[in-house]
Amino acid sequence: MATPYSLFPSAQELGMATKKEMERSGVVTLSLPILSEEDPLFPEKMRLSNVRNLSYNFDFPVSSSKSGMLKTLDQMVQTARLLYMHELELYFAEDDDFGPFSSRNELESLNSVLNTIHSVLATASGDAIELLQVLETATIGMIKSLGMENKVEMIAMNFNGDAEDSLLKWGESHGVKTKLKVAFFEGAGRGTVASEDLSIGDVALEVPESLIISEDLVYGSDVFDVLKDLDDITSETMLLLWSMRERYNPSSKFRIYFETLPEEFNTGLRFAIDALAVLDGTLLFEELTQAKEHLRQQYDTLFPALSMKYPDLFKPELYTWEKYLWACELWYSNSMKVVLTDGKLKTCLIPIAGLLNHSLCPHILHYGRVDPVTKSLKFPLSRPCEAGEQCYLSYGSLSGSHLVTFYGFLPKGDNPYDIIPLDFDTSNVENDSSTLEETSKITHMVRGTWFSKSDQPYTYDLPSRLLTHLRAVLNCQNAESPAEISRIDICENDRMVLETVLSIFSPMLEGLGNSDDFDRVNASWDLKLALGYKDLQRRIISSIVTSCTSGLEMLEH
Ligand SMILES: C[S@@+](CC[C@H](N)C(=O)[O-])C[C@H]1O[C@@H](n2cnc3c(N)ncnc32)[C@H](O)[C@@H]1O
Repeated sequence: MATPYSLFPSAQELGMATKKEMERSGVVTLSLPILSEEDPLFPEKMRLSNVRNLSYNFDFPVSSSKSGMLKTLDQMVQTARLLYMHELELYFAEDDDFGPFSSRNELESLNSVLNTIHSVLATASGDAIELLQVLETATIGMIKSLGMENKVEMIAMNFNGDAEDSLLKWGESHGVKTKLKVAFFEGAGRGTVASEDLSIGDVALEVPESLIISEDLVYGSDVFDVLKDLDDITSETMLLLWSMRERYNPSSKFRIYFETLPEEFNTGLRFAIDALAVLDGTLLFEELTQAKEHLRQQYDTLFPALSMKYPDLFKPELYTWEKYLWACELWYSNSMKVVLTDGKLKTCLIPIAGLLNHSLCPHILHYGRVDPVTKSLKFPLSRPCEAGEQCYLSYGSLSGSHLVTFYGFLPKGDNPYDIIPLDFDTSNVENDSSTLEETSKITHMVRGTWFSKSDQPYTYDLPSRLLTHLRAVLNCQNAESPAEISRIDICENDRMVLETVLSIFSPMLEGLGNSDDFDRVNASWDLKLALGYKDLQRRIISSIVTSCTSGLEMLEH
């Protein structure tokens, strides 16, 4: 699961690392770390921090009223949101929008605030304890509300979980500790539910490093002797080939794990012709065909050559294209990027953890690093999970098209990472303003305008960075300072901007056609998914077309 091991320090690390909190006479100070210049997004985050006048140290007088404390706590959360913003969130963040920006960002921010409170509480005394407890309760309350607002219920179904029970028993006999049970959910296959009420910080699952499947296993195997001499082969491809053989190895240490994997993965890489036909003209169509072609080419460079040269190691019946595709789907949909105790970030398969499903508002966000003391990978909760509730993981900040291609599903709820990239060629534009120079360096994009929260006039629910860029591109006056431009010029400039955006999205919307006339209930899984994706695209694009059209009407008047 892609979740790429986070670029940011974990909330836990952050709470500890910034333990500069002071308890002066009658005032408790909580500090968040200042923006790091190491952060690739530093310049833009710094700009926003200045525009919003954000603080990094927060004074809480012990004598202050509860509402006064909560007001300062709110300012602290606003700063934390900026610290944890991802590139996409930053692109869409408007100067007057203080958040929330996404469930992921909100969970990261609230957890970092909670950790800061906890680290001060650990050494606090007297009135400070009471104050910190008020802040703790309020922060936990905000985390709980976030979970309630974003609750995703899946329908649990009866299933024979004997194989999964054996997997759990095998895991436990090898040191796995878990507070999760396996269940089966309509449309998602297996998933995990909490076997008891779990609170923030509780570890839902702990897997010893010795059960993690990583490239280290390849280095000790006989296939490595052959593969190491091949040109241009990555450690990830070696691991893929190793896992294809291990899947059928009766004496494998991971036999139970491989036996409990699905026989088939329903990812976008397996879309049949009718599902692909539905997607014709969409970006997903391109993504799917390119990904599949790339995998086929990779397979053809390796096979049948390897099987012919080393038939005992690469048995032809185990290395068919079909089985290769299955292994690719396994690694795409089940692997996690983890830092092992050797300090290296590796793509791994993690038995039992691979049963966790994804949510836009997950319970588990941080699982990127093996604990060097316990030599185990822990999955702690960033929000509570009640007994019997499905416990979700975050696979990362992924778009619907990526999830369809490599995982075979679209998450429920509004996905803030569903964006449409825009590529403008400004090489022929006769305007050398500094604004244009700056905005040309940014990758521009749009998303559903329902995410927009800006109250400012002339924003049309479109990202202000995109508007600034297009205004500069289309600014016939070539004026550097807004004071030089008359109101009529501004309206004319905006009219051209909106018409340009419309000229991109209206044909796209027409290309998607009206709602497709299919018997959705009886459609195959891939057709249903393709239609779901197309509905989503239609919804995003029509929101942009509607915003531009109303913007043009407003300018007209
Ligand atoms: C790591 S596995 C999770 C366990 C999986 N459900 C199983 O039965 O093996 C990832 C796969 O689970 C399914 N999945 C995960 N999250 C989902 C969600 N929110 N909705 C639907 N399917 C989901 C997708 O098929 C995805 O490729």
